[in-house]
Amino acid sequence: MTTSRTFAVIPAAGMGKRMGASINKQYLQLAGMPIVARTISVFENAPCIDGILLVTPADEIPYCREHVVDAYGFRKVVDIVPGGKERQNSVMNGLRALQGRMGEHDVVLIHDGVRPLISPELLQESIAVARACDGALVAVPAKDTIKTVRDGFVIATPDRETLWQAQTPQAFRFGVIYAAHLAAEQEGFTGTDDASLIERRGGAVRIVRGDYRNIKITTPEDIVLAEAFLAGSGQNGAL
Ligand SMILES: Nc1ccn([C@@H]2O[C@H](COP(=O)(O)OP(=O)(O)OP(=O)(O)O)[C@@H](O)[C@H]2O)c(=O)n1
Ligand SMILES: C[C@](O)(CO)[C@H](O)COP(=O)(O)O
Repeated sequence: MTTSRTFAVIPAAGMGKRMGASINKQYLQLAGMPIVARTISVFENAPCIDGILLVTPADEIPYCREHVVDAYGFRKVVDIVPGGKERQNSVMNGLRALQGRMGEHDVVLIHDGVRPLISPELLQESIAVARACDGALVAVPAKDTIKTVRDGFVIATPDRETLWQAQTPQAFRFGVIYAAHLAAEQEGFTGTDDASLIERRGGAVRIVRGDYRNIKITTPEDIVLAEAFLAGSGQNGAL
């Protein structure tokens, strides 16, 4: 019997434009540690994760290797590969780099490099769900009333009971997500998350109820929020 392996692809190849900082946002300090290092540390310390594939802008690979991977001694990071124009392209580069290492039924978790507050429990739950269907999507119920707007006018108010906010990780059997990414690439489809590439092919993606603290660090106030959450959980020190 072959043992099942679980890898994480961490896309961190965005430009962080909405943060407006002088350095790329994943290297900004969050309670004394670069954001992306804090994210990787959750996966590094989780026994359910066998390896990590990191994706960064091509010209940041040496910096990231020295100041993140080597500086914090992340032994599970098997490679750092260059990202692409959109998040989807970056994830696909990561999946391609994992191809030789993973069997069709091994599980891959895809997690934003700038969501450092993910809990180990949600990693485990996502992996278990991904083994049983086509995909596991960590999400939280929408708290606000959401409007559909066109040209400044509301055209619909979708029933809030049906609306969830997608987070990451999103977990899949490798063969399923690789095929979905390949099809999207060939058909010129770009989605804003990985689960949507499975959904458009009729696959079954199951919700894993997430945590409102698992925020994506996007704009400056998110740093303040994330530091408050870390202080509240007693995890505000550097590793
Ligand atoms: N071409 C891209 C774009 C995004 N990402 C990654 O996808 C995650 C979510 O993206 P987002 O927070 O929107 O980051 P940016 O694209 O960097 O932000 P902005 O749109 O403000 O430039 C981040 O970890 C980001 O680094 C990526 O790997 N490759
Ligand atoms: C995948 C994601 O985290 C789900 O919320 C998110 O869509 C990625 O952010 P982006 O700003 O759309 O790149």
